[in-house]
Amino acid sequence: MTSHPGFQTPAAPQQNTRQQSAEQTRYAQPGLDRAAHQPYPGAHPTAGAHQPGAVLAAHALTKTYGATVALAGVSIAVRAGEALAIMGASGSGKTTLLHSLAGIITPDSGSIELHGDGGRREMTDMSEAQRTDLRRTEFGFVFQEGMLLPELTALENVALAAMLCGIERKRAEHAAGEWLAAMGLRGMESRRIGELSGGQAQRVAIARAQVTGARIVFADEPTGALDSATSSDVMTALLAATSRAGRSLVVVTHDPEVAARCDRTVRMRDGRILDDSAARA
Ligand SMILES: Nc1ncnc2c1ncn2[C@@H]1O[C@H](COP(=O)(O)OP(=O)(O)OP(=O)(O)O)[C@@H](O)[C@H]1O
Repeated sequence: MTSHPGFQTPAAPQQNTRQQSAEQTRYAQPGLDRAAHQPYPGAHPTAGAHQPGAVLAAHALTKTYGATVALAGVSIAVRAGEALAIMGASGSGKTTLLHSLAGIITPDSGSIELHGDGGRREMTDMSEAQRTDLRRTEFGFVFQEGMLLPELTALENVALAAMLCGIERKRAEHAAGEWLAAMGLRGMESRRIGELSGGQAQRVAIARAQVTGARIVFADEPTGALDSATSSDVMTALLAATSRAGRSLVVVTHDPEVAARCDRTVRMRDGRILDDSAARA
């Protein structure tokens, strides 16, 4: 059911071929091209634009705030279907990099190429309106606090994202209901966000990030406020909705267990990429 190019509902569960736990199977998003999920084959730590298979390729990004250098020349390619963790000490530039890749902020210099059906598009050349449109239709976001609207129900929060993409209310609500069910939240559709646990609210946020058919999901400390069992559950849901379904996930985290669940980890220090696990693969 697609009148909007990016609009999707989750497919029905099917047998999962990977070694996955019962929780992972519970959140599986089958019907989508799991074959598209490939481990990153290897890249230089400063690998930038023109990477084959890259959905997003940043080259030589810099960003300063007054005397603070947040990004000191970062190049990185995000491949289709990979789960990429960004780690590093507080202040090392993780969120600045995530926000740059997601078009939330514009770097001072450098390029960010978005690859897709529309060919190659340079994000740093886009107008604010174009980047807003991109964030709404092609990207999804999951943040630590969920950033959900407390006065709306779970269903309304997810449906709203689809409606902002131009989907008519009934279809948006139908898709929202399916995504909430896929996230294990059937029966909780009409609860307001305050009536959900932290882990349940994060799963609403994941459903919201996916209802528009986002091909790249950006998550900033999505498990930061959760205990370790709930954190693991939310990561399972997040991976099932993204990289395990052929979409890309870029996640900023301090939690080594979250990073260990991803395909690849880059470590930052002082606005630079210090280490890229793909380079050691
Ligand atoms: N809007 C801003 N104004 C001024 N300085 C900023 C701004 N945003 C980030 N910085 C500074 O840029 C540097 C990198 O910040 P960033 O938030 O990217 O780090 P981080 O690695 O995500 O940190 P944390 O793990 O604490 O969230 C820090 O020194 C920070 O204080």
